[in-house]
Amino acid sequence: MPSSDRRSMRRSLHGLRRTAGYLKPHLRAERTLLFGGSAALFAEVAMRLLEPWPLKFVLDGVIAASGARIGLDAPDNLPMVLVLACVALLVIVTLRAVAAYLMTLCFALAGNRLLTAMREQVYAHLQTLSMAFHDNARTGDLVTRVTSDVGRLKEVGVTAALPLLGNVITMVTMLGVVAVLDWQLALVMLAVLPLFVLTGARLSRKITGVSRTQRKAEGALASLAAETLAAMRVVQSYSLEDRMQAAFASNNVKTLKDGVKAKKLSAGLERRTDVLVGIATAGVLYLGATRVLAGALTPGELVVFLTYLKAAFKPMRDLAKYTGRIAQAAASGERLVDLLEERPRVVNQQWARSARPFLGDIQFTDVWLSYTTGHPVLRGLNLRIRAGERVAVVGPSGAGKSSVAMLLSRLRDPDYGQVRIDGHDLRDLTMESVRPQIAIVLQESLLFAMSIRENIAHGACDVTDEEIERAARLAGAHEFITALPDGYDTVVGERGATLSGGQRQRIAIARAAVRDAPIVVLDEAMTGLDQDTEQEVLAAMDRLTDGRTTIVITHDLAAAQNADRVIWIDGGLATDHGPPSQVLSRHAGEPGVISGPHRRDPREAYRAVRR
Ligand SMILES: Nc1ncnc2c1ncn2[C@@H]1O[C@H](COP(=O)(O)OP(=O)(O)OP(=O)(O)O)[C@@H](O)[C@H]1O
Repeated sequence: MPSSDRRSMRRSLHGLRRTAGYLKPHLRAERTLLFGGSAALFAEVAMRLLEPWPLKFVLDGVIAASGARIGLDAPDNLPMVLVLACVALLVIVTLRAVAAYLMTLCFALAGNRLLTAMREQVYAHLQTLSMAFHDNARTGDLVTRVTSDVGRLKEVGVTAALPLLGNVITMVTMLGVVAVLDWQLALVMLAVLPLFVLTGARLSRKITGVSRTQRKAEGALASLAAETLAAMRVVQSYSLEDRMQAAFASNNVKTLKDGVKAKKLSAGLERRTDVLVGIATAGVLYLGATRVLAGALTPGELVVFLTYLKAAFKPMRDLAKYTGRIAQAAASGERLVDLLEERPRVVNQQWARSARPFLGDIQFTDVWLSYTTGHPVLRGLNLRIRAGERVAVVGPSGAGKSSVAMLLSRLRDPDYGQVRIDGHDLRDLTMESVRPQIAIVLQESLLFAMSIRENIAHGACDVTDEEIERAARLAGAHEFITALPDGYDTVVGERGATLSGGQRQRIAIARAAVRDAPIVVLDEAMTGLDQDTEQEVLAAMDRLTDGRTTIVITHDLAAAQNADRVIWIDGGLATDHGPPSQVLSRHAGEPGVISGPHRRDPREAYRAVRR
């Protein structure tokens, strides 16, 4: 047995155990349904046990009895036994059907509710994870985990694990009944069991290995598809279709190959099981028939045994069918648990308290930050921005300007040093009380595929229609919004794709405006706009930031010149600050500022980006 198969099996079992640990609290919540389902399961097993017995009574009490009296009148009570046996069979079959129906219903309902709760838990957890996690995660992969991994767990739980459990209980009870009636026949049945276990275990491990690989490949395939679809504009404009298609096809073929391999293995296991069941049946038939002839057993009892034999070994056959699916579920469960065990890096400290409304005095003291261990991006940054001040943060690309905004919203915590607002270290305040007091407009303003009204309303809690309109007017967006066929109810494309860059930006400004936050951060919010739009957006931003502490992160001289002060950041340090004209003239010609006519020259803009 290759050790990789064994490892796969062990990992699957371990994965199922870890998943079960997370499911436990949800299982407790569904205990009524699970209890009902289990009761129905036992009732169904009991009916399965009873099912062959009417046949036995007919064989022994009617057919055998009448056969012994060929040519004679049948005794009067024979039809009565026959009628009773038929009625009993009908009752048993009906009860079994009802029990099976209730069992499926209870387990399916519990399974659905359980995994819906788990899906919510995973999604909620994803939202608590810090940017440190999300920056390195693949969106497609995360989506696959929340949707199809949870779905698979649910499907397999309801359609494979529970029936398998029912079948195992049936097998044990049937073997018990057979042992009570005739221990020699029970021994024959048991004799083939080790053979089942040996072949079953070996092939199950192989199937587990292949199924895990298949699940992984499916995850990678979904990630690739999600990434390509999200970046369709880049794919088409750079003619990357063929390359993407080739990458997709190679992953797709891999999942196909693994799928076929898993199917082959489980079909092989099923057929081997059939042969073993055949051997056991022949053995029981031979020994049973000799015992019937010897008068130790009735023909009816032999029929009961043979029926049991078939039913008792069903779990073995099902094991082949379900092994692959259970292994995939284990892999899915592991992927979910891995996610749930991911701890957010930025958390509310135990002592954190709710922040009062900020005045907006910002201070960074000896702040160090690294995204990769050993490579600090901010190296002891010190800066002070007074309440109500408008500061432009300028400097070369990669100097750490956006990292300042990241720290201010507590999307990350510094490795060392303090970030204070109004004298309070942000780590002493709860995130929920800090973040609503900071409004951010980014260069790439992402909108959600919802109505414009909802997109603006996302800026704050409980926003009225009047406030939305006021914010849109402030952002200079009201006119174009009302000119749209559905006005504020116009649903925008994913990421706001159906709007122009300037329109998206003005909605983002409106979103920031409804927040009515004392601190506003504009991170390259003007980049990529044409001159006319830029003037409008610039005016909107002036209105947005009026009277608030404002940090304008920019390469743009025009935006920097409007500031009260410019802070020059280079190599993770604030190396210069002062009035815009002085600072900008000291750094004229250095990378980091795109000024005057050059700003409109695409080659210069390109060079600035390259720098
Ligand atoms: N999520 C991340 N993971 C790893 N490195 C990162 C991450 N975000 C930023 N960096 C690195 O940190 C450095 C500073 O990035 P930051 O975005 O703060 O610079 P910036 O001054 O705003 O640059 P630009 O002007 O080009 O926007 C860069 O070298 C960047 O590569």
